[in-house]
Amino acid sequence: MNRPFVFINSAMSADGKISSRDRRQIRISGKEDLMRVDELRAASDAIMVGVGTVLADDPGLRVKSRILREKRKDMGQLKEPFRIVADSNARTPANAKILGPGCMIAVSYSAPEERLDRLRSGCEIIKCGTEMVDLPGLMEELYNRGVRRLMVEGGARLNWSLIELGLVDEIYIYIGGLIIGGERAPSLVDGPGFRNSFPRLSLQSVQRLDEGLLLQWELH
Ligand SMILES: NC(=O)c1ccc[n+]([C@@H]2O[C@H](COP(=O)([O-])OP(=O)(O)OC[C@H]3O[C@@H](n4cnc5c(N)ncnc54)[C@H](O)[C@@H]3O)[C@@H](O)[C@H]2O)c1
Ligand SMILES: Nc1nc(=O)c(N)c(NC[C@H](O)[C@H](O)[C@H](O)COP(=O)(O)O)[nH]1
Repeated sequence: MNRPFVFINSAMSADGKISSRDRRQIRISGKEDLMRVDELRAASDAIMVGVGTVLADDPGLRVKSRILREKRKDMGQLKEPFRIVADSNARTPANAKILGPGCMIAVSYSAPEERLDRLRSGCEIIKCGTEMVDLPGLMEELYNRGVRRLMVEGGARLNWSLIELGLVDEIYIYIGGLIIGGERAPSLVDGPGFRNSFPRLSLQSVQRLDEGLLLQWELH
């Protein structure tokens, strides 16, 4: 199967949480880390999140720095990275910031048509999977549309599915100097969890950034 190179970028607290017990977005990254995230976006063909992240954070997912946008153009990439939501039941709100030219919402065939109609003017709809988005199928579709480097910005359940399916090549984890706590607060990877065999990572780099640490891991 052809698929893009896939990497996850996430910020977590010192205790491994990516947001609070009520799924509220917490500023974990400092300025330097946010600039690094913008650089990773600018170097990607597409950026993907799960709909849980859209509902909790309403991210825009655009390249923020004008200099980076211009650098992309100089390198022949005329468009900004695609913005993609994995959204099995089409729950993305019609006023979500992610919508607009370059946005694709991946839904399953069971997504209600009336919800799709509300979204159609703001994005392209890709249907794959019966109940949930078929992620391997989506990867192939994105590859066919020219996506070679896909950045995933969470959340916890999408990270789980992609890792469980063996679709992730690299993970950047920024560990910030705070503790969030809470059994129910999302962690870097949620879902049911692995039982017997656990994906192994090899450490590629370690860097001190702001008041925290950036780790770059490769998956085997
Ligand atoms: N700190 C960070 O770097 C960071 C980054 C992103 C999100 N977050 C936080 O993560 C939380 C959201 O995470 P989450 O786990 O609730 O939602 P999520 O963003 O992982 O989205 C999950 C949803 O994606 C959809 N989906 C479609 N196909 C899927 C598939 N095959 N497998 C899994 N999901 C699929 C489903 O509708 C599912 O409900 C929010 O609280 C947000 O603030 C933090
Ligand atoms: N890198 C990072 N550091 C954080 O401290 C934090 N809370 C997030 N959270 C990820 C989340 O989904 C954000 O909402 C999008 O990164 C916002 O994207 P925009 O700025 O709207 O483009 N991400």
